[in-house]
Amino acid sequence: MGEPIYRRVVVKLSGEYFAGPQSYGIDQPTIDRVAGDLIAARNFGVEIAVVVGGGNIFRGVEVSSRGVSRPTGDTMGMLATVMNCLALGEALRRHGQPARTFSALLMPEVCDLYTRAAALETLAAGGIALLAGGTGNPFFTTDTTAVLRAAEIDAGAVLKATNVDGVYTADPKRDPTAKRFDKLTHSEALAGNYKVMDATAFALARETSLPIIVFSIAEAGSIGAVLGGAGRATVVAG
Ligand SMILES: Nc1ncnc2c1ncn2[C@@H]1O[C@H](COP(=O)(O)OP(=O)(O)O)[C@@H](O)[C@H]1O
Ligand SMILES: O=c1ccn([C@@H]2O[C@H](COP(=O)(O)OP(=O)(O)O)[C@@H](O)[C@H]2O)c(=O)[nH]1
Repeated sequence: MGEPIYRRVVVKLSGEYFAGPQSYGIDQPTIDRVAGDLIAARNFGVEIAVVVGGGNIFRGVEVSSRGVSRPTGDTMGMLATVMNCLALGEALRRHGQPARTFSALLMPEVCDLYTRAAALETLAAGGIALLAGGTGNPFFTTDTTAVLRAAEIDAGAVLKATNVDGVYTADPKRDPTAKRFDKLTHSEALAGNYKVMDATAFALARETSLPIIVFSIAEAGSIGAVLGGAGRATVVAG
């Protein structure tokens, strides 16, 4: 591999993917494999901050449909992202990679509070910064968190590592005729209402001129491949 195309990125990992072959919870072999991919990307010379979703444990909207208020359901979702980050942090350290978990919600016995300065310090020291607890506010998503944090820490791009290999004209899991984009602009992504990411995330990325690269995490080594400028992905930029 040559030079990485970005020097600092935020990787958004699908919470749902953390469940592995199960439909719920944390699958250790899956986390170990993702940790290996992140370490390879770090060793490629890229500063890595990670935002993990929580969909493998709780999604606020789903819980609220069962009678819990949306803000409480969203808080449960944010706590789920903390659990995922703790599991990923352990896996990274077990593989010899320094990593520190920061939360947007104050929980001093569990992990540090997120501040831009502390996250940047971890990156400068060669560590991977795990950004847990979403934005700390209900009604947002971890996709929006990833864009927000990327803008805050001057990252070159958001790498959305998910369970599809790019942005399609329609949900490829429902519509087998959907066509995949190699690239599109933020405005086109918003106009198309493509549900691979929420509109708030696309709008903030447009506002802050941040490229979003959407690719499948199921391919081992896909994070490094994208950082090398190769790999199957859709680039949302411009
Ligand atoms: N136009 C589209 N292009 C690609 N994926 C789409 C599209 N519309 C809906 N999806 C769905 O979006 C999902 C990825 O978004 P999301 O559920 O937020 O995943 P994550 O767990 O990575 O946050 C995919 O599983 C895919 O089926
Ligand atoms: O800033 C945030 C980020 C996340 N969440 C909650 O946390 C859940 C898990 O995040 P997300 O759905 O983005 O995870 P993923 O789809 O990546 O698994 C969401 O459903 C929300 O309920 C929230 O309330 N505010």
